[in-house]
Amino acid sequence: MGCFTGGVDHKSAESDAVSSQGGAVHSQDEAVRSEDGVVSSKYKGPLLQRRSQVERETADQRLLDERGPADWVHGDPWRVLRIQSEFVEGFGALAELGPAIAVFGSARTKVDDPAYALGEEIGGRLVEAGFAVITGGGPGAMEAANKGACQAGGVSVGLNIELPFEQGLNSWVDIGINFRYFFARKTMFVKYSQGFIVLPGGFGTFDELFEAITLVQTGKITRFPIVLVGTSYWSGLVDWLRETVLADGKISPPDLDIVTVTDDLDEAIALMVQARDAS
Ligand SMILES: C/C(=C\CNc1ncnc2c1ncn2[C@@H]1O[C@H](COP(=O)(O)O)[C@@H](O)[C@H]1O)CO
Repeated sequence: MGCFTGGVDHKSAESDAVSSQGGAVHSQDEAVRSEDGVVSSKYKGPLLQRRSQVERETADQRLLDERGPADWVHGDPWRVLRIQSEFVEGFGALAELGPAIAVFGSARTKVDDPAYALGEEIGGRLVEAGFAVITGGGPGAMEAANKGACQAGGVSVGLNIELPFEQGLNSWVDIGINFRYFFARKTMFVKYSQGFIVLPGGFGTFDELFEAITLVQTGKITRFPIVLVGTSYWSGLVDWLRETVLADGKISPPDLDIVTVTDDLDEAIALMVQARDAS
């Protein structure tokens, strides 16, 4: 005992196992025990361990007994697994959703804001047209669209994002997923909706809007209507896109057609239905 005689040599290791057990041949990964039950020799795949080199601990013991430093949970390799799990959870929860439209808009829209009533109506009408409704699951315009969808008896989805301040899924969400990572969440919006309806909003709404516009412009998504509801709110942005961005050659004339600006909910819903029926 105590000396290192192990090595990676199946043949000699096997013959050793035979001699130490009175002629019995042991397959790989099999341990040789002495009469008092002590493992004196063990194969781990191609590796032979003998005497003091035999690992006595099992993988389960290591897993359950480990009390080492925990800083590795904040490292990128571990993060990759968490990111992966967000995609797995998202795909798993939404794969069988059916046709759906995402509704975006300000988290700050108050219940007495006309945009809130508009959000509720849009949620309800999308359900009547056969769509599930997906929102960011938060307050304001998101809550309004979820409420409209839920009250119309449809499927009301909320893809929430972890934020530095406490907030949860609004109570009108029937299928809710909490994401840590914006990019995983954004993939779900685009992958599981056939179009976007965008109510007045701030930076978060712009982010979602311009991501979708870019995906259509670059051909990453096709037959994907994007409707901005609220002409008085959005016309300044559209004018700037035309008069400054287009005029300066930073976009092409057809790029302006990627979005439709309207106050007419019939038109907004009809564009979503057309896109679904064409696909
Ligand atoms: C500001 C407050 C809560 C924020 N909570 C949010 N929950 C879920 N999703 C959110 C939240 N804030 C932004 N989003 C996403 O961006 C869009 C709205 O952003 P905006 O800047 O308010 O326009 C929205 O569509 C969400 O997907 C407390 O009131």
